[in-house]
Amino acid sequence: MRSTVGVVGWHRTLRKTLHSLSAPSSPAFLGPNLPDVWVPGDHTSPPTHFPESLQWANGHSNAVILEGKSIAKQIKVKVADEIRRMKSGIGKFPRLAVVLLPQKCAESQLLDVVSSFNDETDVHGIIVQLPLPQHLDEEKVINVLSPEKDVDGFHPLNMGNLAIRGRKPFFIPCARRGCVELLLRHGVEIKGKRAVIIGRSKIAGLPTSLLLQRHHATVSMLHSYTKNPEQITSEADIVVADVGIPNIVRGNWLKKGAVVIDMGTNQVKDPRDHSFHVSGDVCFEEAVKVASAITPVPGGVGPVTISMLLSNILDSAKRSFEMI
Ligand SMILES: NC(=O)C1=CN([C@@H]2O[C@H](COP(=O)(O)OP(=O)(O)OC[C@H]3O[C@@H](n4cnc5c(N)ncnc54)[C@H](OP(=O)(O)O)[C@@H]3O)[C@@H](O)[C@H]2O)C=CC1
Ligand SMILES: Nc1nc(=O)c2c([nH]1)NC[C@@H]1CN(c3ccc(C(=O)N[C@@H](CCC(=O)O)C(=O)O)cc3)C=[N+]21
Repeated sequence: MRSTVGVVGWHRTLRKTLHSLSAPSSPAFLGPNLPDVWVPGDHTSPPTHFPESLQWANGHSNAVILEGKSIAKQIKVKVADEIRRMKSGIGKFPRLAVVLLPQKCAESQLLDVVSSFNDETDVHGIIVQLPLPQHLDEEKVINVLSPEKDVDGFHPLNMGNLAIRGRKPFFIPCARRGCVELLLRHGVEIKGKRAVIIGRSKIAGLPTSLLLQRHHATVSMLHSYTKNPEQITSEADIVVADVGIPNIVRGNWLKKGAVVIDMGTNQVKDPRDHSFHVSGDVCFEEAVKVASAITPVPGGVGPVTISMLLSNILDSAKRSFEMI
């Protein structure tokens, strides 16, 4: 069950990323996306209004495609550079523990493994692959994680500090940082904008809403009891889909010119050959005709999420080595 890098699903991408962390040098590294703790004017991830990565959709649309791969690459280059400097400066480097679980794993065994990683001083980040097998209590496992190694940002202390203005969590959930990073780097203003998040789960919609509020958006959250969701989304400047239902967000749910962030990573089976492909929560073909900017799936938030995980691990190591 103990593993530094796993081999299933998104971990395959993560593993590839971890192995590719040797890159040319670059300027200082990104800080966390929390304006309340930034020094004014010190936006370490400034909006780059027309980055090289910017692409325009073809056909009947002027929407900007908020592409994530090249942003992820830029972030990884910075992480790699910092790690190299850390290695040559103090001879140390960040270490991540990834816990993957057999279906029949006993809860006590899992809690013991997490606790032992908490105690290992040369492990700086721990992630436990979610969702857990059904017989395991997610809350218990997250509670036992050291908040200082919780690079997912799911521990209640980190989530609570994200919710409270003026406080600073040790970590912000990676996909949520990824969402904001994409917006900022593509020059999308968040402050004062009306944002609607669809989904309110504790690992997805909730932290997205908290982070967008920290960026001074006016946030509404929709969930399975929301009546007429399309009425609410059609007033939003920014729509974030965090549901887990392919194509739930249709073109007619959106205001003309809205910015659409698709956080969905749904595995969809192709009935023809039974292969799987990843699909978002947004009906891209419809939404791209209405939106001013939209993330694709794959290639949008996903890759940035992984680079944000690397950033969180690096931050944790720096804290442990008293470099920040
Ligand atoms: N990119 C990344 O790194 C990550 C991506 N994800 C993706 O985010 C998505 C959501 O995952 P997760 O939060 O774990 O899923 P959950 O099933 O835990 O939560 C789904 C949320 O969507 C809401 N919902 C369900 N049906 C509707 C509906 N018809 N209308 C409006 N809201 C609805 C639910 O409401 P209610 O609260 O009432 O039940 C709930 O809040 C998935 O696609 C997942 O793959 C998740 C984590 C990381
Ligand atoms: N403790 C824990 N933390 C997580 O952050 C976590 C987790 N468990 N369990 C699973 C979900 C899902 N998730 C993804 C991250 C990146 C991509 C990603 O990079 N996707 C690529 C596509 C990859 C493909 O094609 O399969 C993309 O969107 O371009 C996908 C999914 C993190 N999760």
